[in-house]
Amino acid sequence: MPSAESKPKTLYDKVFHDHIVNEQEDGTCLIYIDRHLVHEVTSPQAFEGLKNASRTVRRPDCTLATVDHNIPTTSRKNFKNATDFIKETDSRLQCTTLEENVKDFGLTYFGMGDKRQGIVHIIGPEQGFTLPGTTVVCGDSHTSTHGAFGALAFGIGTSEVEHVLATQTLITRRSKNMRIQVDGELPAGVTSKDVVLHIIGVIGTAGGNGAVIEFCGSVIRGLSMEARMSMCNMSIEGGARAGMIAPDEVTFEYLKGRPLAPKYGSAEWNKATSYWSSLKSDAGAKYDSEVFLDGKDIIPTISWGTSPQDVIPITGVVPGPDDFEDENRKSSCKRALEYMGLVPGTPMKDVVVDKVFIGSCTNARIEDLRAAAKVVNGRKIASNIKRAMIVPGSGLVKEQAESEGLDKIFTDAGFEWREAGCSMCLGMNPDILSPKERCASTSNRNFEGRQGAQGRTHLMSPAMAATAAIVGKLADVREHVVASPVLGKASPKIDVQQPKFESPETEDELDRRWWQGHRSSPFTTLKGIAAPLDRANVDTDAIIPKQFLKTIKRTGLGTALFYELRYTDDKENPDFILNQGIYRNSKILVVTGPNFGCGSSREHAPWALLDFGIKCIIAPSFADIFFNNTFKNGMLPVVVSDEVALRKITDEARAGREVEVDLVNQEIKDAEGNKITSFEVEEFRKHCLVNGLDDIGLTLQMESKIRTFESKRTLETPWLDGSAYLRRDRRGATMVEAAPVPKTNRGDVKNEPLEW
Ligand SMILES: CC(C)[C@H](C(=O)O)[C@@H](O)C(=O)O
Ligand code: SF4
Repeated sequence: MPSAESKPKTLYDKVFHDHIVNEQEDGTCLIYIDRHLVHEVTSPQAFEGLKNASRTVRRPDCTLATVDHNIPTTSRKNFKNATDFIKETDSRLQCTTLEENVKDFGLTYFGMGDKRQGIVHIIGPEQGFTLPGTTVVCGDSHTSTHGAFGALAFGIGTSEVEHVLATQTLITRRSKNMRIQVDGELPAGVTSKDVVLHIIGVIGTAGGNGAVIEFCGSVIRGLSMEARMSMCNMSIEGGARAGMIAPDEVTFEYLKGRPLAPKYGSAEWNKATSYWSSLKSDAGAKYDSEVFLDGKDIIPTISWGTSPQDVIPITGVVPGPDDFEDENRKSSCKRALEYMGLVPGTPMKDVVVDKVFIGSCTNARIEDLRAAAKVVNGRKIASNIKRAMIVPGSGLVKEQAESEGLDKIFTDAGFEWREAGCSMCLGMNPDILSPKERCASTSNRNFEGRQGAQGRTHLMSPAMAATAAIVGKLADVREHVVASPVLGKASPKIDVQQPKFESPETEDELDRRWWQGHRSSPFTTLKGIAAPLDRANVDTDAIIPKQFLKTIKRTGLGTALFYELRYTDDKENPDFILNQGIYRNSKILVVTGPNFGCGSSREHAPWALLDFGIKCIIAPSFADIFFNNTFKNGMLPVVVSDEVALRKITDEARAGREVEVDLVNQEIKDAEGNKITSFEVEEFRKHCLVNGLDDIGLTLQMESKIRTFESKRTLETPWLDGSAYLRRDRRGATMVEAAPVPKTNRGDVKNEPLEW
């Protein structure tokens, strides 16, 4: 579908343009979604919403589901079903709820008995489900991974998951274009993970806010698809909506023979590759911002702090607050050093490690395992390493690695060889760090508590993590030194309880009413106590930690809001603002630092705020997915970037006086009704909030436009209608028939678990 307009376009402009179903005057667009990946954490409330409204899934043939976050990574030799296998009650419930939903809605599902099961962002590309020029979404922030194919791929919240399931479209707006060009060549020992960590260090975690990053330049062209995926994966850590790389021969080569890609050599393949080849930014295309880097300046890079922007070359020393000019960065550095147990000036290579985790959607592909095995081969992990885990990204990666003998290299060295899943990347399953344990990790986030309450994460490449395992300290892969430092001590694990209701019926009903109440109650003006929060880059792991994501409901999360900040040893921390007097009843949160809500797409973050009683957040800037998610819950995020105005509002909040947010007139006022400042809000979003409108209902009124788009799509890109095991019978515009998935399971046909 080459674009018709003549103005030079970026890759992003082209893919976005080719998916517009409808565009409103204020720039709000309804775009068609080609590929929807679904996992157990962010989908239960979405399916429940469909059921409550008697809606179906519009395109089961474009939807692929798996379990990844909650599942144990222990051996599945005796696996029969999820119910018996998953010991933790709430994790089990989330997985079995997904299994019921895929059956009820006729979706293709890779369960734990299927070797194609794995982390969503690993299996999509592996199966050829992810294709160039497509729009790809998932209720997961690292959906940006799929942009490596020249797809427009981004994370969405649970309300948007429901919207896509019901309509196969999303309401969105155009993002800005950002170009990051890395030219030259990478020195030996430097990988795409080092490149992306370096980039985030340069642009910061808010650097890409509001933008889609296009990675280009000779270094990028020279990367394999897997290495490109690691980079796009982490574009969300740079605050971007998505990351993209123009498809080329490397892309086509990767796609040849994938089960869901057009058949190699067929007329469809030729048509597809000719369209895909057109997906490059035109000469003269305009970018809103550009960053140019030289590959030769990048050396193996690791994180030292609690944000992915806290990075340093392995040859460096732990920085101190004086190394930063910005006040926000000075204070977050102080806090990060304390949390990480690090002293400024310490050489990074002197930092002793307790655990090593090689896995996650950033780095658990076959090339990652090969790179780690190359370092480990013939060696033993250092005696101070309490645990070193290799968690392949999918059953197929695991199988491939075993066929190459990599598992043996790892186990001989003392590593654990696990089954596929997210594992210790965020520790929703039993794989977690104990408090104060330090981990060399190939994952993507080092937020406080990310891998376990009070756990300390250092992000790095697989080769660097493998080197750390051998050396027992953070180490430079280029040196390969073997040493054996002393053993550390583990601290106790913190157990957290989910709120419980008396009976499931009451729970369902309360949850439904709570949700409907918020989603449909009009937001016109809100007056109340505003709590001041002096922080920058507040991530959604801090707003609501992972242990609370296991609920299949929306209610009851208020008590867990800002859990790590609000409680110490399970007791209220009197220093935290929401534990103090009138602020316990805050309706508004005033954040003084930028980039509120960065990181994960978990809609649990706005649900927790809402359940606490906070309906409006005022901040200098927001991370994109969080910003979107608030609107879907009848909440209002207000951007106040003017420092003077923000200070005035914060002063009112600190004085304990009420603040009024008047959405109708777009003004913030003090308790007496005097205007402090005005603010911007997109017309369509305001309209929906003020009238308490449900997006899905509105989109369904566009049925004929969606059908027209689908007919055009079938004509121009026929390979996007479910192919191979995703093929469905078509009845009108709604694809309803579920086709059984051909069995490629673990061999024992009789005992194979049923996949749909
Ligand atoms: C659980 C999910 C919502 C979350 C995400 O959006 O990224 C998770 O994958 C993460 O990495 O924090
Ligand atoms: S970032 Fe971690 S938790 Fe999130 S999808 Fe990737 S592997 Fe899973």
